[in-house]
Amino acid sequence: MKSGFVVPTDLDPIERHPKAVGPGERMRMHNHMCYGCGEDSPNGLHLEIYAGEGFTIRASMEVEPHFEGGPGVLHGGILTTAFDDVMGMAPLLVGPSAVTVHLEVDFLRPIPVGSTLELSATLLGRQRRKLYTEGVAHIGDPDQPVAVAHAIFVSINAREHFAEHLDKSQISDEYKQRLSRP
Ligand SMILES: CCCCCCCC(=O)SCCNC(=O)CCNC(=O)[C@H](O)C(C)(C)COP(=O)(O)OP(=O)(O)OC[C@H]1O[C@@H](n2cnc3c(N)ncnc32)[C@H](O)[C@@H]1OP(=O)(O)O
Repeated sequence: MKSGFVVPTDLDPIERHPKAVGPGERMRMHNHMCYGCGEDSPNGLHLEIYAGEGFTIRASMEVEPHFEGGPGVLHGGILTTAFDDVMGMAPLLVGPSAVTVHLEVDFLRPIPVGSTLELSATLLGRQRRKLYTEGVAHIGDPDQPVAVAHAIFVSINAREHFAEHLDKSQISDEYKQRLSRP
């Protein structure tokens, strides 16, 4: 597998946050209108995302007919979106919210419509505010990945980061309340 992504060799060690979701438990939904994991997003992927052991995250996704890109196969952008969301949950195992600054995907094999895609993410370590993650997807045989992804997330202060955009949220009132709590 060829990947141009370079994971720094001097990443700082990470520790699971004492309040992080336990292994096997569903990750808390960060936004119920999120296109990736929000259960109320009208056209979203509705990913159910679970914490794994250590610094891992996992999710399954049914490859629905309307996710088609090439004939009979999953659209690459949909797969990338799924990776973004599943990998984006990994930083929550060690601390506060983080947003994607870099995401790249190696597409190894076509993913047929009708298959069940198993996605996993591992938080590799941090360097200051940057959190490095790796994602893997397979459709049955974990030893035969269909795609591999690498991403960098940067931790943010959610209140400040989203402040000027809250009015555009589909649930702006809820968010304004949530982010105004001390
Ligand atoms: C729980 C949530 C799950 C959600 C899953 C979905 C996740 C998403 O899709 S989030 C949406 C997409 N992402 C965004 O909108 C983020 C847009 N970017 C930004 O707002 C800003 O770049 C922001 C706030 C993240 C960082 O800006 P700022 O605070 O000024 O920090 P800045 O100094 O530029 O960067 C911090 C570090 O990241 C590095 N960095 C920034 N961008 C990149 C990049 N594209 N590639 C590599 N490194 C980068 C910087 O070099 C710096 O590293 P170092 O510590 O070595 O100096």
